[in-house]
Amino acid sequence: TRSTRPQRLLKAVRKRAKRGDPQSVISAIDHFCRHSEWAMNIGDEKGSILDSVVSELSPEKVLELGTYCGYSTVRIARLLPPGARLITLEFNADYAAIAKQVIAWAGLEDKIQLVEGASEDWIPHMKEHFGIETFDFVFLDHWKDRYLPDTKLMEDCGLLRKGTVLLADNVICPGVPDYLEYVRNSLSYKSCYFKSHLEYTKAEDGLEKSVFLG
Ligand SMILES: Oc1cc(-c2ccc(F)cc2)cc2nccnc12
Ligand SMILES: [Mg+2]
Repeated sequence: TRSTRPQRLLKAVRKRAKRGDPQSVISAIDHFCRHSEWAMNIGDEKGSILDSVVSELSPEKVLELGTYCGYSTVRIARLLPPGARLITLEFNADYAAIAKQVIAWAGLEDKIQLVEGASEDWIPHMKEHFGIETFDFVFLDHWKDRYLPDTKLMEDCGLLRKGTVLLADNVICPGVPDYLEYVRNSLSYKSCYFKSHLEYTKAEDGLEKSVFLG
């Protein structure tokens, strides 16, 4: 039977990237998405903004909502200080299976815990299952109708602390109007918008960075 796009993306990683070299994995996926098939990775343009936010923060505890094929997982993990940990949640089992192999090819499995399941089912159990008190950095890149409820759930579960940074992908395309309205008007957040483009296209998209004020 016909392969899936994530399977073809993984094949391109194995063909073009060097094992243990995260940058070559990132470049191989960007090459695949520009020259073979578009895929919903954050991409190189928005990815550079993600890199600068992560590098400036040097977070110890990171949560990623929405793994897909692991592109942003690798982008973030390659910049983390030794001992830092990234937990990434993926609802789709097929995506999770590919992401696991992409992460392994990059040699970053020691920094990353890939968890399969629904974000709303796992967020209330972060403390007991992973020994996490609070997160330093959260990257939201899953289904757009989950951004706001999951953010409120993280607040209610005490997973955010004064200074925790939330970075949200796709705030223009496909768009998350309810989430934007919330973080931009809530007294509990200081929010700013990084204008960019939808991965591998000329369409407008951007990232919203929101600092939790406690
Ligand atoms: O970065 C993204 C882009 C898109 C997407 C799909 C189709 C379009 F036409 C435009 C944009 C969907 C996404 N879903 C989840 C996480 N990230 C996504
Ligand atoms: Mg996205």
